[in-house]
Amino acid sequence: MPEAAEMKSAKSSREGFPEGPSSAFWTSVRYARDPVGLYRALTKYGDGHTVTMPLLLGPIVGAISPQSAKDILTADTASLDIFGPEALAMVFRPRSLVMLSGEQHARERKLLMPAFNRADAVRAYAVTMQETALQYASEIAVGKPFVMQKLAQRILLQVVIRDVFGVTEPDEQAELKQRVRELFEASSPALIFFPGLRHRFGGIGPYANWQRADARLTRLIHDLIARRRASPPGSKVDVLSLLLTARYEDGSVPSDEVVHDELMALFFAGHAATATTISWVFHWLHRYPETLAKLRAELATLPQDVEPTSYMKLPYLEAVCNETLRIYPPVADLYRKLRVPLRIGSTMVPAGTGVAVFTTIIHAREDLFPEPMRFRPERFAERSYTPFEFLPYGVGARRCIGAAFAHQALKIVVASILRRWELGLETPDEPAVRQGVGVGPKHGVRMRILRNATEEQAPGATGRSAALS
Ligand code: HEM
Repeated sequence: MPEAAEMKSAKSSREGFPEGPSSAFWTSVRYARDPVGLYRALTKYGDGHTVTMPLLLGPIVGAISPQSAKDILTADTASLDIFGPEALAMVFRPRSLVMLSGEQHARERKLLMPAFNRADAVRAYAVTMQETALQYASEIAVGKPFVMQKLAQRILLQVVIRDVFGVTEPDEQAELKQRVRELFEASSPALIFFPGLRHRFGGIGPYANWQRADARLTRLIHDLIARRRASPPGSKVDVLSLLLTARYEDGSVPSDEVVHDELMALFFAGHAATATTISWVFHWLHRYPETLAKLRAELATLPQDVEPTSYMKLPYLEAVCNETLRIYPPVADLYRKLRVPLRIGSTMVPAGTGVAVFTTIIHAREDLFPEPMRFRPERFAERSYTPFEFLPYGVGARRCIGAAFAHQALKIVVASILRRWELGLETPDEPAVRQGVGVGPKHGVRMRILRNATEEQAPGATGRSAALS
């Protein structure tokens, strides 16, 4: 195996790197347009540990086996940097844990963790999730087509505004949603992936628009933080309130800037991935009626007025959510940059190289998941998987901090809707396509409510499905 220095000089020619497609240009185009097709193509390079994905940014050595995933995800955190900070900077702020590494990153995680683990907080979040799912789904007229992904996005946005920001007053919620929407609309993929385009052009270009939207949302969040700090500490359990009372290990208090940056990270890291997964769950369940029937039978074992946290204990619901996260993990791959050389599988990868864990490829390995494109939740009952074989939320120091929150939302939203309504699928074929930085269903999963399964009209069934179509 060549020494690190030799490998470094070979970097641009890819000499010494594992096999992979030859054209950086076409691989980059395919990555942007058809990531799932690209992952399938990469699998042909081997039953080995790693494969090289040539990109315009330089080659990425990617893990396609659980062992190499382990090599990357359990490497000393001091040896790994975040990948592509210039691109991430459009979405995540500099003091948020997403942008930090090493000691600083660990310090921020410790500060945030209790807001997701406290039992009273978890129960409060569960109630919001159920109430919001039922309220928003009941606004859809029976018989009218709607897009499940849009419904799930509305539900998750409201859940995050209540559970993460702790905003309960409707006017304030509406303003926050408006500001967030403006920022989303101003964040074009071109600006994210090509930092060179970020010019103000006298205040009229897309970047200037983005800066204005960003400044408006930042002001609103700082205002929220100031008012929350000024109000007496009460019994409120939401991520912001818990963060304001949290302390670092040395007893110091997180600044307003840190709180702002963390809130933005939690907001942008999570709700789209969760909403996408919910829409896939509905797609798969309605493609495979026997799976749906089995899940309905399991849900029927619980009384109608059950506490929403009870859904967390249902094994088939757990298997359905896991199988959904397996086939198209919404965070399709995980990236790092090496500060020092690292052995990944049988490859010694030099410092400065980008490395990746291709979750989608690992989740489609025949040896782990026979007939990988078949939706079969039963596989999770038949055997157990190590954290490096099934890793939709990542593993190790950077594992998704919102994983429990997201998994709870998946189960509660799916179970609450299924117990109240019977639905039908409008578009049986739903190719997985690039959506932002993740992968999602091309048509957003078009469905129709067939009837109210409890036979009583849900409150406020007024037919506002146009907003979701
Ligand atoms: C189904 C839904 C979700 C999936 C599949 C998912 C997946 C992931 C994955 C794979 C990572 C690890 C990234 C890496 O190793 O580079 C991650 C990180 C993260 N996720 Fe999630 N996520 C979901 C929902 C959420 C939610 C709801 C939140 C917040 C409320 C959230 C907040 C975060 C944050 C802040 C990080 C960065 C952690 C760090 O760098 O230490 N995620 N997520």
